[in-house]
Amino acid sequence: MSFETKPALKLPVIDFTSRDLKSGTVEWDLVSGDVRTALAEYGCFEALFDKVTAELRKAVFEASEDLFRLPLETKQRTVSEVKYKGYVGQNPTNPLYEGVGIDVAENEENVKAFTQKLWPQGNKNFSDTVLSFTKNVSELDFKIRRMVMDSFGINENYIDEHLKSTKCLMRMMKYRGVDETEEELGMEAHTDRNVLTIVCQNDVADGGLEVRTKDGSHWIKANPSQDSSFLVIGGSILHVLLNGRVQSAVHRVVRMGTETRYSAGLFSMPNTEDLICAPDEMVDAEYPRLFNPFDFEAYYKFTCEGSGRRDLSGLKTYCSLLLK
Ligand SMILES: O=C(O)CCC(=O)C(=O)O
Ligand SMILES: [Fe+2]
Repeated sequence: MSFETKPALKLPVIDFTSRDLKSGTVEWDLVSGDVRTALAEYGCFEALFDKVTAELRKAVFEASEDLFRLPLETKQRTVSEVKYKGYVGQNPTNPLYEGVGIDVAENEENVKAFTQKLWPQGNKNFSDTVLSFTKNVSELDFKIRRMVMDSFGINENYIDEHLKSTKCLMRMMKYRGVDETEEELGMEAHTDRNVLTIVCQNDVADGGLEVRTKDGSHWIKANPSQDSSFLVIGGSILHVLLNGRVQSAVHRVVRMGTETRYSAGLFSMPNTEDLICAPDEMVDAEYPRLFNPFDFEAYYKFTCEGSGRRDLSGLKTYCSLLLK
């Protein structure tokens, strides 16, 4: 496997810091254009966003440390049949990784119920930290999705309905360090199967998230600044909704050095029984419809079966109109 990266390549950086961007303003249109170009060219960008303060970030990584320090039997109380929810770890093919997914993390009751499974006596600090992170990052997630859809001329009512039809999965992840001086994979190359992913990582010196260029020739090291930046990654559902006009970036996590890497992210996911389908504005003679409408949970289940389906080839096999 090649680990070749080209240090000179950089992801686009878009600044959302202290900006009250309002739809219909010139500034909104400019930033929306940047979001669209970044997602079309890289399927990913770095977002500067200060609503999640340095203290909140620190609290999230401390909460992660508390969680992953719990005995394995305790963490396993949250294991779910649905792979994106609950505890995942101890996988021999992915030995450096442990993670938990908190489903519908915008909902206080859900977060409290999840917390209770780990700490039956309660852990207010943990649940408050998760809720606060989700609330703030989801503001950025909504803004980015509204911007990119708006930039393609999608009707505002459709955008409102779309935003109402999704939920937030909050994920905390831990990758242990490695002794060797060689790089190792913390998470294999994949594309995300949700709508949009927004992640941040703790301050580790070596290794981290890498994003593959559109032509597949290079890996770009995502080197987000520690205090206020997030990586925004387009998922396969956004790729489908925008009829292939934005990329779903292939990415992986590389580990080097003995430090433990923690990351935390918000994954917006469909929460609807309606079929996933690009709106009419995205389909014309130049851009014919690429995918058959499909049910999200059924697609997700399909990509979990067998191996190698976590990339866009899984999506294409599942519902491409061009292969048939
Ligand atoms: O740990 C990270 O930064 C990214 C994790 C990731 O790509 C995923 O969970 O899909
Ligand atoms: Fe991912």
